[in-house]
Amino acid sequence: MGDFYQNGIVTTLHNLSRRPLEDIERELVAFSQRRPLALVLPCLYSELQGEAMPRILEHLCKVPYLEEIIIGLDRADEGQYREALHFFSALPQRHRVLWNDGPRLRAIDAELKQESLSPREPGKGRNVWFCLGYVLASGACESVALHDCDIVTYDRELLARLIYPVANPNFNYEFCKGYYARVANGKINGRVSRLLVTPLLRALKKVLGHLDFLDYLDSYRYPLAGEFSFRKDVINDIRIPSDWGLEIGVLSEMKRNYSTNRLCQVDIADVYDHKHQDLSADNDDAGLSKMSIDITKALFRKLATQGIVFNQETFRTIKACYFRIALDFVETYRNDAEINGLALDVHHEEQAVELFAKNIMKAGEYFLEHPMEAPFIPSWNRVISAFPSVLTQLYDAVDADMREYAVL
Ligand SMILES: O=C(O)[C@H](O)COP(=O)(O)O
Repeated sequence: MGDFYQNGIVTTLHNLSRRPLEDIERELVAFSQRRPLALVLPCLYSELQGEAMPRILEHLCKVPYLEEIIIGLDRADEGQYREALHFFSALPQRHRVLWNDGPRLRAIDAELKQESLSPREPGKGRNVWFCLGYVLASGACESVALHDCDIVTYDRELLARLIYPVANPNFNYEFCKGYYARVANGKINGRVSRLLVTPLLRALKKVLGHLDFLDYLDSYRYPLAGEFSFRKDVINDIRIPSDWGLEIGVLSEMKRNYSTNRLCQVDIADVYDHKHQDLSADNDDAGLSKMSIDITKALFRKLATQGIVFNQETFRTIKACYFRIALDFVETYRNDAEINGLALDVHHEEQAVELFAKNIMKAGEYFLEHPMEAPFIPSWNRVISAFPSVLTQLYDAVDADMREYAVL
């Protein structure tokens, strides 16, 4: 059991009592009468064959309070889409599988492209964006949870705790972010979160001085968690990055759109493990290397929108400051691992820090060289204003796909 410390600007909802799941679910069933609940799953076809997704499906089949499950399926051809429909047909809840690469959704995408309103890059951000559009189109639910599809330690308690803060009608939260200890198999994981995001935020505070925005981001215990929940109206007015900047982008948009007492974070799991990507130190376009560049770019861009002026010298100072702070964190985590009898490879940790330091410079250079580039996907508000029938088209296209390709 953890402590009850409130460490930052947003409320933290802890796990203080190990409340039985059945108890929470009973409440959620009652809440769902007033606020129908949905789940969004951004998913790659390849994940259906991994070890996580079959387990997730098994757990979801037992969830008694969901009105609708919306699955965004990426990188699937026709046969794979059919297979996915078959896979998800086990769900007892109403569910819809968005075939993002199928001809119908591609046609909608092409139409949006004419007005430069479609996501430019493929990726999780794009997938999530289409799913959120579907939530609006369906209009069936009031509150929505979203989680990754590579969680190998999945338990349906994670979903119950994640959605609770936006499901309970007595609470006033618009948005809730999940957090957990990413510790598994005797190891402390979460390299980008621990070794890039937190030390970089601390370095930015030192170099740029006090900024509410930085304190705000720093108060999330796991800013990169792919698990969050929100009220439906949040969707209309967010501009999210299509790349790995998605999580930081969503947090930034919440701060811009809401007062911080409408935002919270919740402890969703004692253990959490997922598919680990390679560091990919030699390839800016892969693995944690790409992730660190995308995240850092998203941070710089958001800071620029707050009036911060960057130049080469600022980036050099940020990098130097980051490097020192990150190395101190390696020591902190080594000790935390040791007292807990966990493993932590100091050499690998420092290799990651060296790569992230380089990537901070790369992200900075990229930012300076591409002043007009912003990989943010337009808000649904804007898209609807340009294409008033887009939600109906999306809704009908998904229905038509499911009818045409379902294996009956
Ligand atoms: O959250 C993170 O830091 C990244 O997703 C990397 O996680 P990992 O080190 O657990 O693979």
